[in-house]
Amino acid sequence: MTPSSPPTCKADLRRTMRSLLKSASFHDEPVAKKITHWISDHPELITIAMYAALPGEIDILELISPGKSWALPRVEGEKLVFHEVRSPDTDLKTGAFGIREPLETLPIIPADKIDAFFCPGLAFDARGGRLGRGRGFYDRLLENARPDALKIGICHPFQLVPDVFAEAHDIRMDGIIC
Ligand SMILES: Nc1nc2c(c(=O)[nH]1)N(C=O)[C@@H](CNc1ccc(C(=O)N[C@@H](CCC(=O)O)C(=O)O)cc1)CN2
Ligand SMILES: Nc1ncnc2c1ncn2[C@@H]1O[C@H](COP(=O)(O)OP(=O)(O)OP(=O)(O)O)[C@@H](O)[C@H]1O
Repeated sequence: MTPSSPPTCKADLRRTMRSLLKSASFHDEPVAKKITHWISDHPELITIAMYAALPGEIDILELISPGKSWALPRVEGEKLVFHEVRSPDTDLKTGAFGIREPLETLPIIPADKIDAFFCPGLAFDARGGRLGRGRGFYDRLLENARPDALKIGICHPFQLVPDVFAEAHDIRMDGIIC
């Protein structure tokens, strides 16, 4: 395959997106603003799962503010465990994969208490397909989400691609904000 031909499988697309994300700097503000509006349009959502951005991902921690319950994941073996975070500056420390994670002592929020999940990803498609980093953490997590919980992919516009080659085990997003 030449570097310019379109990706034909998950592994190709992961490679392409990883190198695109490394090659440039991007502006998070436009997407962060859209998320803020989305949150105010959904006052019924009280408990919201966030993530602490890896390089290239949209940084959404600044959206944490009083009035909602904000859940952040900690990698525990093959699973993600969510804890309540009020103040990212004091409640997080660098953990697995160099990602900032909540302190273990913070209250645990069970997955079925979460009303909406903001999901990071390398790429998404218009059918709600999500390409993650290939460890299956979010698929295993979202299997245990409440059926009515909203799953929202967060990405830069260029990460919305025609096809992420979703497989049967891949849990689809209900929406994508980019
Ligand atoms: N911000 C954020 N938090 C997240 C995820 C994520 O994608 N983004 N995850 C989503 O599941 C989980 C962590 N999964 C990850 C899986 C692989 C790598 C990673 O750095 N992989 C290397 C490859 C080498 C390796 O496997 O260690 C790489 O990408 O270069 C990082 C996170 C939980 N928290
Ligand atoms: N629900 C599940 N239960 C057990 N294993 C799973 C499940 N979902 C995915 N896996 C396994 O995890 C591995 C990675 O899956 P996949 O490529 O879909 O990950 P991903 O969604 O890109 O990663 P991540 O969620 O960590 O960002 C695959 O080997 C897959 O078989």
